[in-house]
Amino acid sequence: MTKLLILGAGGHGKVIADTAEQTKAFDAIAFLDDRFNDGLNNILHWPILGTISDLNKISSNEYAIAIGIGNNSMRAEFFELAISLNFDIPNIIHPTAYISQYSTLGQGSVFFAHSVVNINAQIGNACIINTSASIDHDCVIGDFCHISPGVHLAGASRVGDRSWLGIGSVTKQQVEVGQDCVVGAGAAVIQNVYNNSIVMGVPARLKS
Ligand SMILES: CC(=O)SCCNC(=O)CCNC(=O)[C@H](O)C(C)(C)COP(=O)(O)OP(=O)(O)OC[C@H]1O[C@@H](n2cnc3c(N)ncnc32)[C@H](O)[C@@H]1OP(=O)(O)O
Repeated sequence: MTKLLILGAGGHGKVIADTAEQTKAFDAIAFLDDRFNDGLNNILHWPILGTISDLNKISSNEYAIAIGIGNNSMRAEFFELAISLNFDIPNIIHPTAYISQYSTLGQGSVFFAHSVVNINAQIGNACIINTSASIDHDCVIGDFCHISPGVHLAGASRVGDRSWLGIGSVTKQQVEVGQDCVVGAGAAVIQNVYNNSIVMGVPARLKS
């Protein structure tokens, strides 16, 4: 057993803490958050030990790291920083999530309550697979993606690095969403989406 230190105590960080506690895999859970300088010392019973810039004072022998930051590019930066400081960044999987033993996971991703990853799916590093999202067979999700609550990806869909699929959006099978894309809440993606695009609506179209 080890301790878990979560970078960021906002909404996403709090869900990570709750999820990590449910796994019973950690002796203790704590945060770093910049509001420490404003006198914020705890969230519920979890202490805030310092600001995020205090990470280099923390021992990688004592703590594993989770990146509690929803913004995909910022999460990528902190992931690389934590790797460079030799921290372990485990996947954190809620006990109600179903992760096929025939799927492939990177490191540092979180899988919240009732999420599903089916056979032969691949999930990259530091992804958020949010509440009740489903990633079906043969999907490929890049690094630093956010698959929001209630998203459903049909079989063999692909999502590029740092893309954000908004709450309740869906993809048709074999569709590819490129890198650095945003798919709006409730969208139905039925054809490929180029890199750096924002799409929304049913069917999903480029935001003008
Ligand atoms: C646990 C959690 O909370 S995870 C977080 C979950 N949150 C989400 O999934 C949010 C996803 N984000 C969205 O859907 C956003 O609305 C975006 C990214 C698609 C667009 O955001 P913005 O660029 O700020 O667009 P803005 O709000 O200015 O709206 C622009 C136009 O698009 C429309 N629009 C915005 N979002 C959508 C959407 N999801 N579907 C259809 N139309 C939309 C607006 O009605 C507006 O139309 P108008 O010009 O005719 O008035």
